Amino acid sequence: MAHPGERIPIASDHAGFELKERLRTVLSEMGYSVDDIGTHSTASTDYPDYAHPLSQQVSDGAVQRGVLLCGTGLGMSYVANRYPGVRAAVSWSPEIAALARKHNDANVLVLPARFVSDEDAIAILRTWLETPFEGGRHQGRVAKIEQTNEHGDDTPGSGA
Ligand SMILES: O=C[C@H](O)[C@H](O)[C@H](O)COP(=O)(O)O
Repeated sequence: MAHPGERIPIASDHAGFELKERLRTVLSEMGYSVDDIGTHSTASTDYPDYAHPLSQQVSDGAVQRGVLLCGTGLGMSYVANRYPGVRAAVSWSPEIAALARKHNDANVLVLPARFVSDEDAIAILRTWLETPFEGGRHQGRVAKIEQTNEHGDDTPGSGA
């Protein structure tokens, strides 16, 4: 699963900034070409400003996958999962990250920076990068995520 030279965008808000800096180095050392979308300091900022551009790249197919960080991981995941084709998984352990790949084919890793140690975050990142999607029974389930509802509308609940 590791693709040396693959471009991987990474982005955080202020809460994830310091961990992002650490993971940027880890990714570079692993041979990835890291695209740092920001933020670039611990000054307070708004997570959607960073989640939107990264998620757009994954949704467009410009990149295969990306990494987001904020305090809980929740705000970043809310934004990312609004984009077609984006499956963003908040992961707080290597086991969750492995299942997010094996069962859900997660293409965005979201880290809750205020709730994981640097060492755990590195282990989570490595697991997510290196674990393949299992396919099989999970293939159809993942495909159903993007399915339209009975109203022919792709926004679940709308039109009801
Ligand atoms: O989901 C949102 C994130 O956890 C943010 O990182 C968090 O809300 C930032 O909080 P604060 O502005 O209090 O640093």
